[in-house]
Amino acid sequence: MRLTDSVTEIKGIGEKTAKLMEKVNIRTVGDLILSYPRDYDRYEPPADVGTIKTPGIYAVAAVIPGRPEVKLTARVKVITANLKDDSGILRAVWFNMPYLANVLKPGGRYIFRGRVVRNRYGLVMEQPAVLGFDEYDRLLHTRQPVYNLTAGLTNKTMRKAVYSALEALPVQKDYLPEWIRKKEELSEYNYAVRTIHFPKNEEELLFARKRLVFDEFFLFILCLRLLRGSNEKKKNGFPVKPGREALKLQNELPYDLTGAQKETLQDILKDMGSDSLMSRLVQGDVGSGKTIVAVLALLSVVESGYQGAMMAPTEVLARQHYESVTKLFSDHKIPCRTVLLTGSMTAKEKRLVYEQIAAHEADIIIGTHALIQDKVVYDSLGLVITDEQHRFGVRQRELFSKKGGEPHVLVMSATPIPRTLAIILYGDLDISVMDELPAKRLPIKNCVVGIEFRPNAYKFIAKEVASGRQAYVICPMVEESELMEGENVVDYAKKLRSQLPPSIRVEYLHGRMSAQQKDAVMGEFAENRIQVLVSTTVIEVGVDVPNATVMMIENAERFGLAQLHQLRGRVGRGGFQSYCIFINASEDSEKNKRLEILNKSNDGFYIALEDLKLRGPGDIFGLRQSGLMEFAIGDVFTDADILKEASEAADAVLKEDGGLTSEKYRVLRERIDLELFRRVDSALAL
Ligand SMILES: Nc1ncnc2c1ncn2[C@@H]1O[C@H](COP(=O)(O)OP(=O)(O)OP(=O)(O)O)[C@@H](O)[C@H]1O
Repeated sequence: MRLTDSVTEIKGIGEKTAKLMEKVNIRTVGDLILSYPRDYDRYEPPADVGTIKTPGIYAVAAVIPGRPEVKLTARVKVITANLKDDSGILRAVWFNMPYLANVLKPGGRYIFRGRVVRNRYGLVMEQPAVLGFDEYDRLLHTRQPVYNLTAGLTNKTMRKAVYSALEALPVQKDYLPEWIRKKEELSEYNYAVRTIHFPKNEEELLFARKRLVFDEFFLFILCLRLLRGSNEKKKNGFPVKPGREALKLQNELPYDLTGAQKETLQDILKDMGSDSLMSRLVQGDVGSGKTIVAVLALLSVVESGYQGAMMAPTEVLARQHYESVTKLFSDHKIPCRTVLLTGSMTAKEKRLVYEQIAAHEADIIIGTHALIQDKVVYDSLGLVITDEQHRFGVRQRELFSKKGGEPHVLVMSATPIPRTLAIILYGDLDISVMDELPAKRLPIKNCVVGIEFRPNAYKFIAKEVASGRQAYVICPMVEESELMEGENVVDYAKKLRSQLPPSIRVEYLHGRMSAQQKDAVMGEFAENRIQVLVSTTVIEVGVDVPNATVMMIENAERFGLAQLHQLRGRVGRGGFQSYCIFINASEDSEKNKRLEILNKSNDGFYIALEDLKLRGPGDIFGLRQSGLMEFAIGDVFTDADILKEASEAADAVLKEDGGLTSEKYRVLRERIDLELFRRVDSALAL
């Protein structure tokens, strides 16, 4: 078996399972092996039902007294049953597992193991695994991997598949130079991969993990340095002068740019006017006003006779940018032709835009990844603005070069990370930091409360809406089932409608809606035709509706602090006093402590540092900082030390052999090429 083989080569994996795996981005045996567990389950002896008083993961040995109840809702099949032992009864619920109705025999005794949550029925065990007594005995006290799943793909299937694949794969050559392994005290590669999936104990797990985290950072940094090498001193084919219209617009804005905005704009214009191409990162906290800086830069590019493109991570954002930019230009009578290009547009609409772009009848092109598809041919693209998730835009520049010349690249990031780490992670870019919020902003008022506060929160939302404002309510995605994500938000919106005055329009937004549906809802919310928006975290990045003043986050304890900070950043963007209500549904005081950090501060850099202190390097499976660079296993915050070591090691290797061309580094070079291919490929696949 080879890493590049399809997963169907693995014993027991058929087409159907392969399709499901594809949904979690697993196509080859290599993908599967590199899908590290996101957590580990420890199997404890079953608890007495009567002793379960708080949410958490439990196993119980219980009887099903009667026939399980099967209910069909519009989208899911729900099975409920009572789990009974001598000490009490616990309700269990399964979604979309119809065959269980036949497995669970009335009067049968099993072990049920799963997450107990508190909902409107009280404590309920959700989606428990049903196990035989012998089976459970074998698992007792072991650590079992928990994988990322999708509806229909069970953890058991994943575990078995990984196990079979590891058995069948030949030993791989370790690409990490021996001296680095010795110096950093890292384990051997094959051992590390096997152990990360099936650790015997905590100590082994940590040892294996360190090696894999190191690898991930080391390879990433080497890629960056090698790219940087090829980007350096590239001749500027698009010299840009500060534009008159751009200056006029800046002067006519209803506000003054902050000092940080001005400095950043100067950095950008200086770069684009210099002899070499720009590769710059703008790092600015939520709401620091990155968009207007981007627009002013684009305008100068257009005035110098070129085109500019702005690539947003989602369709909703692309449309939002497009609408605000066109409005801005028409309000200020700026003759700049702006077009929108997204994947969900019809073929006919797209074709028209392609023609406009090719004929240079479009000056600024705003869109999603559709902007770099083969069919798009630019006349003279001078600047590409992209966000940090697509930072390999620097690499994608090469794709543009085939289309008529390499553009300047500006990467926008709202992730606050300490400068020392930024220099390592963004080593291929020059950095401008926007660490200043517009002056007239009122700081957001925060509170962390329990679920009993909900009625008050709803009253508060009603009051704010009565005075003309709007609100967001965020529900977390429900793990393990994509289907339920929508369901949850839909149910919540229904419930909220019944609790708020009928004059308030409540709508919802979730990831499974089509781009058109999402756009329609966002558009109506932006125009205040919807007052309360119930949403999953699809709303997280960049949405800008300054009239919204309340952000209420349900199950705030389930989110990472950086993500909560981003969510909170959706309010407090206009001149009105804004509020953020964090609902903590857990009874865990540690979680309260984390949320208190947000309660105390609105400063992203401070929050990131405090979060790091509180979690400490031991807390490896804590909540990950979402959206940050998408490392599979490493966490740039908690693994900051490993990151620094990896950076030093990468420097040392490159000092010895700048192009990694010697025989000694052949295996490493092959691995790097694969990595470069993978990253660019996945950035393009979005
Ligand atoms: N100097 C300024 N003074 C007052 N308001 C400003 C200033 N600069 C930008 N704004 C306004 O602040 C709001 C937030 O700006 P913007 O959307 O650019 O934030 P951002 O930095 O992109 O944040 P996020 O990362 O959260 O999307 C916008 O409504 C914008 O019009």
